[in-house]
Amino acid sequence: MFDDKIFVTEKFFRLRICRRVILEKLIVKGGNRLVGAVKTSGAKNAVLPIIAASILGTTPSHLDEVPMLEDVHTISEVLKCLGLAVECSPEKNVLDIDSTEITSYEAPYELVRTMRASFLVMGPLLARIGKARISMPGGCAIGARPIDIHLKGFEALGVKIEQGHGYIEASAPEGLKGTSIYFDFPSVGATENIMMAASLAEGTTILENAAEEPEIVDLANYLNKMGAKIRGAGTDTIRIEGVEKLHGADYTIIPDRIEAGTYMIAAAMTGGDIVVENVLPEHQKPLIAKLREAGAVVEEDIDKVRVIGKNPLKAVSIKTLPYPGFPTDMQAQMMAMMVIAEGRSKVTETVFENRFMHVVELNRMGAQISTEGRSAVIDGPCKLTGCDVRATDLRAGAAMILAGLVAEGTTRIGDLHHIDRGYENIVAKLKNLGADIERVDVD
Ligand SMILES: CC(=O)N[C@H]1[C@@H](OP(=O)(O)OP(=O)(O)OC[C@H]2O[C@@H](n3ccc(=O)[nH]c3=O)[C@H](O)[C@@H]2O)O[C@H](CO)[C@@H](O)[C@@H]1O
Ligand SMILES: C=C(OP(=O)(O)O)C(=O)O
Repeated sequence: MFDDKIFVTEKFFRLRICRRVILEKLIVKGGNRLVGAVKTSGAKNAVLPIIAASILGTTPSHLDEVPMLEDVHTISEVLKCLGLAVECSPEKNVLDIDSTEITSYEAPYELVRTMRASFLVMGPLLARIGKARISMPGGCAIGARPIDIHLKGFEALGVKIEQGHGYIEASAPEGLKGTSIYFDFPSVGATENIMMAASLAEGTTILENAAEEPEIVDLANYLNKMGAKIRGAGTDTIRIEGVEKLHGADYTIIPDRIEAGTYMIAAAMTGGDIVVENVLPEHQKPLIAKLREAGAVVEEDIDKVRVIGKNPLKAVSIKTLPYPGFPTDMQAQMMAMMVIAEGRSKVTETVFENRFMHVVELNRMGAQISTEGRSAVIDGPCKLTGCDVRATDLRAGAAMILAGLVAEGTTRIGDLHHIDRGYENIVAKLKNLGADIERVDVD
């Protein structure tokens, strides 16, 4: 049995060393049935905006259940660049942020380019000190990912935006003024950025066609604990009454529904029996429905979910949508499952325009997937065989691990920095469930 806490600490510091980057691979030997219990970590997509929101408080914040991930390290570095003190206790999954003083308003290219969520410091900086200079986040493997919806929202609050030399300079010399904003698309990041800015704006802001993801609700709960007045988070209309000042707060991050979902799929694919602990089942509804449709048994409890895999699985089709639709962040993992299911499935990706990089890699392992535009058709069941593959993005990496767990022979997965962005302790967690998986230096 692993001592998880020690492992977390070791891994977190090892990641720092590995920034040099020694070439590492995950070596997965397929065929084991996964059985046992696994605890979900705090949600990456909740903790990142919450860390950014800490900029708004004039006194320190204390965060619990913080997953020790590359992305958490990156956003912490952004805050340090701004002059905040950030102290991390990896063995306790705790982050302490002292936002009493802010000495800079610039988020540099080196950090923003590695993680788009760095752009979430724009709203808090504008609200707290009235200006921000942030490197323009580029696209990434899954799409162009523009920030026009964020910028339109800021402009509506009275922000002046200038772009040049790869940076966005924003200022609000006369302060932020509350208003009504209708988002063209329920963008998660734009909803978060504008909600944070509007918390300290003069007057009331109403966001319509806002994103409804659980991570938005978690951010709103944190902001309210800091003294904000936000109502309606989790619906498409959010009402924010601006206040004069926010203070720091103690807060516990919600469980990561995507990490939990990945282990649920691992149970279904390996014909296993896994209890995924620290889960909010209401956040997993779209996945649970599809797992049941595929023939897996899913038992829901208050804060855990048990998944029992049945062979063979049946083909099911999915269409990704904003919450409460099927999450795009589970699409690659679901596709890996469909490869071994009986029949033809269709996956339609409506959120990102280019989120099928894993198809080529799955096909290298023996899958039969064809794509046309935003749809992929999967003909199963296919016998997967281990080979060298790449984690082309975070969830594609998770899909490779899942495929490796059921493939014949050995799968060697490269480009692990993507997986490190979003899965805390994944090797130890899978080993505890009976997987044959190792992380090795190959150079
Ligand atoms: C750190 C974090 O929480 N990341 C999540 C967040 O990303 P993120 O906040 O970037 O996702 P958005 O909801 O903003 O993006 C969804 C779609 O809207 C487009 N768009 C977005 C903003 C904008 O100004 N203009 C525009 O066109 C994007 O290119 C994309 O096609 O939500 C995504 C959708 O659930 C998830 O996949 C990501 O894991
Ligand atoms: C796409 C993702 O994250 P990000 O928005 O941080 O790239 C993800 O978590 O799958």
